[in-house]
Amino acid sequence: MWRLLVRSCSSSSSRQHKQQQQRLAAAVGSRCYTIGGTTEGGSQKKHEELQARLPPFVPKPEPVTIVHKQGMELLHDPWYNKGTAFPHSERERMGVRGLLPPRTTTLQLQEDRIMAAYKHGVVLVKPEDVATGGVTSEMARKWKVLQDLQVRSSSSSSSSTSSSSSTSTSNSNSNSSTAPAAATAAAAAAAAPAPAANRNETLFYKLLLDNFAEMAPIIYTPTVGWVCSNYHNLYRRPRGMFFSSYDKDHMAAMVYNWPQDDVHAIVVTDGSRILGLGDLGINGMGIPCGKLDLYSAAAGFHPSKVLPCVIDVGTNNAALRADPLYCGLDQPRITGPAYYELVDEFVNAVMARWPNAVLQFEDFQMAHALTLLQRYRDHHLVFNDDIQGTAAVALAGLYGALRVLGKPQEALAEQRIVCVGAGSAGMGVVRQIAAGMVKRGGLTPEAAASKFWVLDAQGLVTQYRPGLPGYVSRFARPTSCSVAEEGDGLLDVVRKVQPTVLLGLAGAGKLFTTEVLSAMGQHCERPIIFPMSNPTSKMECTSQEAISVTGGRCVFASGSPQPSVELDGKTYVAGQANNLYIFPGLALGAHIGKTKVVTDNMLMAAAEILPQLISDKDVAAGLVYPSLEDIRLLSAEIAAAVIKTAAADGHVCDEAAAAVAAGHVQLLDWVRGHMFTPTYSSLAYLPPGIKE
Ligand SMILES: NC(=O)c1ccc[n+]([C@@H]2O[C@H](COP(=O)([O-])OP(=O)(O)OC[C@H]3O[C@@H](n4cnc5c(N)ncnc54)[C@H](O)[C@@H]3O)[C@@H](O)[C@H]2O)c1
Ligand SMILES: O=C(O)C[C@H](O)C(=O)O
Ligand SMILES: [Mg+2]
Repeated sequence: MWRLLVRSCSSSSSRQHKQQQQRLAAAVGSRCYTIGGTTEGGSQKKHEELQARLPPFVPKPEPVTIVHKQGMELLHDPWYNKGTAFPHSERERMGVRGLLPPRTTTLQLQEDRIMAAYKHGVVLVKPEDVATGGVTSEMARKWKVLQDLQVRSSSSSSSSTSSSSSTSTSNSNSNSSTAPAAATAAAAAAAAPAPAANRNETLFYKLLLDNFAEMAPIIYTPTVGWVCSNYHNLYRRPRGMFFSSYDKDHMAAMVYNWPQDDVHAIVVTDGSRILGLGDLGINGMGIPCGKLDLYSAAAGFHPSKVLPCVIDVGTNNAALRADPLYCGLDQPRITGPAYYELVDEFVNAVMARWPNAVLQFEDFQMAHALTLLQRYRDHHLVFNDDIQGTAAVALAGLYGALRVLGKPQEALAEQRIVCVGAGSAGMGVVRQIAAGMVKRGGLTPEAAASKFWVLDAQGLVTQYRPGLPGYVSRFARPTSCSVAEEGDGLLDVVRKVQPTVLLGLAGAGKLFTTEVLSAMGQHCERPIIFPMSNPTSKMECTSQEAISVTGGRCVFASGSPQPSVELDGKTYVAGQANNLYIFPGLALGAHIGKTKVVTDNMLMAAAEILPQLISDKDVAAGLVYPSLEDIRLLSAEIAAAVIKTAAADGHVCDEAAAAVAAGHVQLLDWVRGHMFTPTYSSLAYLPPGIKE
């Protein structure tokens, strides 16, 4: 029941005023009371009658809690924190705008989320998760154990080691062993965040660094795909910054709600193409988080100086939007100029506050990915990992495969390459390999383009295809080509073209069928087969399928990790053709070299150095990439190669130029000197008011 109090400011008895009063009274019905003057013919008596009709005043002060903290400090106070239930006006007042997902929920919905976990176990991996992500209950359990350790740095401290002094590890799952039971136990643990005392980032990164090959699949691909699909159920506390169309015209100010003045790396997604899982909206936040965990573990970016971001422009995923636990905006995706205005505002806001940060674009759908890259790459330290990081890792993998086959890099120009997938990743890869053919194999750009057959969802792409974008048309087969025709399916193309290399970047699952693999093995003694789509369930084939169908003759690497294969008493290893090899070192080189832009030459340098780092033993075993156990060394070498190339092009700061001039060993030392190492240092207490 509400009341509208209309203050009448004159005692005019004019007809106009009377009509106005009548209209108003009719509009609000019996809830209208007139005070503050006398109505027409009004009297003290009428006023008293009116007063008598009013219910008695009951003192009922609205409860207000006085808080002496704002921003991240408030969110980390378990007593005052309301999480996503902070209404928007209060987010503004309390300095937490952008530190929470945009959709405001209620205490009841928060309770429902916890009750669902309490009763059914949200961490339990459902059969459909295994189908869509290739993630098992055991992987989810391990993810939970590591999650319990990690706390997103919100401190503005610039200390070089973690501020935590706790050495205790998570105990929530330590005695869980079998998969389903363990997942249920993990679900129960997920009902509440681990106590702060159990959180220890130094320990988290030490574990990750010491066990990188074992744990990368848990904090990154493929488990991160499952985390994104279930982000709305798993959500407990925010990590990173959330920008949305609701924040238009506020971004430049709200970046100051992030308490770290010195950010070195930002990874941003708009959630529109998360791995091969499609549009996951704000749930895509898991990807920037996973990528930045790798920035810290693999390249030594300090964990308090990295910032995961999501730009929520809505989602076209109707099921997610309808889910009451979904934390993003309930609207279809914004497109067109309004979309670019929002992303421009984001880029300007973060680059104004943190001008030295590398900005990595991740998992944007093709419709926007290339346009955004071209829009910013000459102005800021920006790269698109899916287009450029993937391109570099694919070329590196082919050079690695040539090493396995005992051939020089020049032999790249002799390959016939079929690439399935003509999106941001596929076309970036094709373009980079063609550049390698020109640089190492001495081909003209046109001759290099003639070495490729590109397929998309409509089959082989030829010049017949109307409306081809420029980045595809260069690699579309000429219409005079009689070998394979427009729209041909993969099996036909493989049979007709007899490629030596088969790349999968379609995100559409099992496209490398037994027939396709067997055709690859028939015409080619050692076919190179890279199913690069992610996560595991979207890969074009498994290691088992490729190696067994080709009788162990193929040179294999896949986007998501795959097990070794036993065949006729011999073990065949599987490499991981994933941009994780490239982006940490590339970003480190760009950041510490202060290169201002990320050039094609820098990417080529990363692609060329990686295969040189494979040990002879690993080459003999058939591996096309170096061991992930040495990831810090690999990232340092990539950073050094990137800096050297940028220096030759005149793009580095004086300090980096001096390190380059000093020689490779000194440069490597200089690079390593910038890496965070997870160790404890002595803590000193300074009482408030005492300056350092
Ligand atoms: N291994 C890595 O490092 C790495 C890096 C980036 C992307 N990827 C993976 O590559 C995949 C594609 O990513 P993207 O950014 O290029 O996506 P995208 O949406 O931009 O492009 C997908 C392309 O695949 C084509 N396609 C879809 N279904 C097909 C089918 N049945 N047959 C043939 N072509 C088909 C589409 O027409 C499109 O050209 C994803 O699974 C992603 O996870 C892997
Ligand atoms: O995230 C990955 O594992 C690689 C790549 O960026 C992808 O989008 O699949
Ligand atoms: Mg990606």
